[in-house]
Amino acid sequence: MPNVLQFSDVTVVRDGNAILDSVNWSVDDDQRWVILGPNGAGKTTLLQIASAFLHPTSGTAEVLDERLGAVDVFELRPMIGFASTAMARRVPRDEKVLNVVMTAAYSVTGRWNEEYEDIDSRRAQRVLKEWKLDHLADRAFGTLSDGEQKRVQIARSVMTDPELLLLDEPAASLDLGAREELLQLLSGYAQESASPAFVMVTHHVEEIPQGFTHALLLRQGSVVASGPLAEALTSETLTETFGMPITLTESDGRYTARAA
Ligand SMILES: Nc1ncnc2c1ncn2[C@@H]1O[C@H](COP(=O)(O)OP(=O)(O)OP(=O)(O)O)[C@@H](O)[C@H]1O
Repeated sequence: MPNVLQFSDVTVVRDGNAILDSVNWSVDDDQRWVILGPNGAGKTTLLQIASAFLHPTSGTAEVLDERLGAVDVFELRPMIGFASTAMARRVPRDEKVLNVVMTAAYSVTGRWNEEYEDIDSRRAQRVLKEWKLDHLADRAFGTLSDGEQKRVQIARSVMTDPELLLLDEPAASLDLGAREELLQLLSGYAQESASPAFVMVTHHVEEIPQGFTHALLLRQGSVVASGPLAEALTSETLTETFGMPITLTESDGRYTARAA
């Protein structure tokens, strides 16, 4: 299977501290990864490198077969879908939902004077339908509920048909119903063979969609466990990652965790 991410001894140093410390990680195009770890473990920093927005201080990071530092990142970034709360904050509150999705074609967050073609509009409408947002196409982004906004962010991230999809805490702050609705959509998407490689950061094992295949657990910038879910995500690895005794249970591809 083609490789989409290859990190070798990736280290990021800030203020004299290694916030990522010799991370080795490889993602193939048919894999769906969840990244877990305590606050400050380095999860977002890892996604920033995977999205070609940050270069390692040392080590090498290859993204879609291109080595960061030796590639024009402006050519690379349109091939990467990225959804995060930070990105959503840049979307103008009064922008129409259809435009929030369509402007991904130009990697901008508000519609200005770009020339869009019919094919862009049709694709945005199709993506909105896939993520059950077609009835909201004409609404202002700022008037949507948190759950609807999260789905718009994901719809926007898949608009350009990316080869790598990165989601930073897509279910954060959602109520139970909205979370389950989103997980069903993510799970369906994760299990489609045509979907791109998928990496999702979350704080909660309950938010891992069915169909995910791999996990990376980080603690203080270092990898605690990495590999297929059954091996990398266990009570033992969570206990080591969070520094407290944790019991993990799994049922039908969904997980729950609690203090032991
Ligand atoms: N530019 C920076 N300068 C100094 N420290 C930084 C910088 N960026 C990140 N850090 C620190 O690096 C560490 C890792 O940050 P990062 O945001 O990657 O963690 P995270 O695992 O995503 O955390 P959270 O779960 O709280 O979102 C944190 O301690 C953070 O304060």
